[in-house]
Amino acid sequence: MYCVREITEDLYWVGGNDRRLELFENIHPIPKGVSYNSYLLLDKKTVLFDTVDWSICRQFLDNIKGVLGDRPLDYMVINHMEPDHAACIEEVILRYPDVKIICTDKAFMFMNQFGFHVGDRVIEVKEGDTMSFGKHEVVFVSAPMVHWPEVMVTYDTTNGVLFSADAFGTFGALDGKLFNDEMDFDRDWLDEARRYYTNIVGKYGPHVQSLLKKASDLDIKMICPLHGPVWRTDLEYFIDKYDKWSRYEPEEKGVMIVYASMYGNTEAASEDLARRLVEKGMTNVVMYDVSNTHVSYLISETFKYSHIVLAGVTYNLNIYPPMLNYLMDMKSLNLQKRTVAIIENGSWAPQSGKLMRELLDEMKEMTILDEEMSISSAITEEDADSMDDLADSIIDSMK
Ligand SMILES: Cc1cc2nc3c(=O)[nH]c(=O)nc-3n(C[C@H](O)[C@H](O)[C@H](O)COP(=O)(O)O)c2cc1C
Repeated sequence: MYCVREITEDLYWVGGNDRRLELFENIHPIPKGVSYNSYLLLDKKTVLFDTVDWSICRQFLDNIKGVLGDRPLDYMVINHMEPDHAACIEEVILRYPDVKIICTDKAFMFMNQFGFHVGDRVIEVKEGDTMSFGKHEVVFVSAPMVHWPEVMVTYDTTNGVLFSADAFGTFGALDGKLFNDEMDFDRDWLDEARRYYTNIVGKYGPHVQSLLKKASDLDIKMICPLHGPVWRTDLEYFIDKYDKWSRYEPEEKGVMIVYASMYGNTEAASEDLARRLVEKGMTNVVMYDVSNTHVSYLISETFKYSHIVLAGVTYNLNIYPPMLNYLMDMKSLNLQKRTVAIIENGSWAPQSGKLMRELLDEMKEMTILDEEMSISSAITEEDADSMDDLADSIIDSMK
């Protein structure tokens, strides 16, 4: 049984949802599932835009058949070769052996590397190439490293639809709703969209910026990404989020406190700081225990807030391992432009403050506040002034 949605005249969503997968890329938890989007255009020629993950291949093939009926499939545009989108290429070829594949030279190279047997049906395209399918004419726009190097996006000049590959994607299954105006995106989807962007594409901010620049020359009326909702209203809202995230600009003035604590003393110090911040008027404070929050959530929140407090114990003369993992992830995702305050803890040779500072120094445009707390095992009444000074210096740095 097929299950599709009509997007606009001649264009259908033929993707599907996976609510069984626990870890996206075998790393990131996806408690709300994920959608794999594929689109089918019925013009004089029939054109499929990308395929889907292997897990939903059967539904996908039913969907294609349901929309095509007895028509052949003439073209398959492969914007992105990552297996969660490209896995079903060979299955499509098996059913529609005359199909031609349109993709970049690098995508073709990846097809060979992944062992796909695509024969001589590939038409290589590059930046600015166009192709007409009848009524619809498309232009191909390269988008290298908007996740992978082979990526392109395809813009339909006839109806203003942008097939944006992983750009503008989000985690989350679609629950029957496909369009952004069928849901409360800000309430129900934004956090997962941010978590998707920051963890999956976050490292490549400059590349996203260059795609946004190219996109600003196009009259985009609809965005069809490979995951999550299709955008047909309020496009500026989401483009603005992407612009902020890819420039590493925080979305909100606020303080995110991330603490690493075994016995609760560093946690107590963090609670004390949070209380002082709120009492001094900074109420936009969130706290996370680094040991029980998956790092993908920490990264997402770090992209959101302007100020970060790292409060961590010393562990075998090093940074506590989950805190180290978070900091390494932050660094590898190219996070920058944040103000950071440090609280260290140790019972005999506290080191975590110095080591966290060294790691932060390796990141770009990070402001580390001079005011730093060093706790010997637990805070006492004597630490009240220092804690207050730390809260003051965080608030001062927000002005
Ligand atoms: C395995 C282990 C290794 C530790 N290594 C150090 C260390 O190298 N230097 C130090 O000063 N304290 C070290 N500590 C002590 C803790 O950092 C210290 O007791 C801290 O106050 C605990 O804070 P918490 O109550 O927030 O867990 C270690 C503790 C454990 C369990």
